[in-house]
Amino acid sequence: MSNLLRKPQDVVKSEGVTIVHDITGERSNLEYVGFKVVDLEKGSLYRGQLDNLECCIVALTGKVDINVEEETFENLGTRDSVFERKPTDSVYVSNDRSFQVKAITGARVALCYSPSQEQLPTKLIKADSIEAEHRGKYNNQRKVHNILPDSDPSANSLLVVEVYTESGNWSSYPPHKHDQDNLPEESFLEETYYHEMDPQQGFVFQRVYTDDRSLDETMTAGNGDVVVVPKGYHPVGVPDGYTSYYLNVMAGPVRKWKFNNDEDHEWIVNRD
Ligand SMILES: O=C(O)C[C@@H](O)[C@H](O)C(=O)CO
Repeated sequence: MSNLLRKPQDVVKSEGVTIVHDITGERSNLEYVGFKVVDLEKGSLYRGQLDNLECCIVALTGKVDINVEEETFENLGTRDSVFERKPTDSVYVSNDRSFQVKAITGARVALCYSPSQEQLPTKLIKADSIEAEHRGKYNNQRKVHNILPDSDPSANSLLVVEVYTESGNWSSYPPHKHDQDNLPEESFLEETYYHEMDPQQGFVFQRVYTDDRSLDETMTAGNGDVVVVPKGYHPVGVPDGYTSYYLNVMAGPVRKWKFNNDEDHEWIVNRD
């Protein structure tokens, strides 16, 4: 299996707490992005200590209370399934802080990490502050929730976004890349994709490739899989009959999302 495609690990950490994915440190092969998915049974507690990392906690499904040292944010989370297609609540936590996530109902949270030195305020990102953005046309349509975009200065490195792609459509398309630390032309951002499908037996195809094709892998991602994108173009194709959801985490040396499309496919965006 590709090293870029990560299947759910489902490691029980403590009573009621299951680590579905842990793509951090040596497990990630990435320098700037770390990612975890944690399942919590009702009443269970996950504790995190951030040293030189910042973290965006996304309440993917279910209801949680999140405590960050002296602050507590109660009753976060807006949906039982990501396919309710509505934004959810998140909390940004800066480096050198500790946090706790307590499950009020059964819940799944995403923990999105990046290295960070300069401490910033903790920030509650409420669902109702996120406007759905519609992108693309024809079979290239998708709906985007910008959770932590580069226009929001709340984080040092992290960018977080969730994307819905309906049946038979393509997203992260035409293929684009952001793997050169060469602003203003392009930024270097590593990226992870956490995928879900509706219905769950669905799948998507994701290709990760560079111009010189020294990296060129096409993967079949299933419900709950993560695809790691260290560099290169990374389009996603969704088969007929299935809806795709993914959560992207991006980070790099400069917190700017400046991408370039694959020139061969640039015409896709220029259609009338
Ligand atoms: O617009 C999309 O299709 C989503 C992508 O931009 C996705 O968030 C990504 O690839 C970011 O680099």
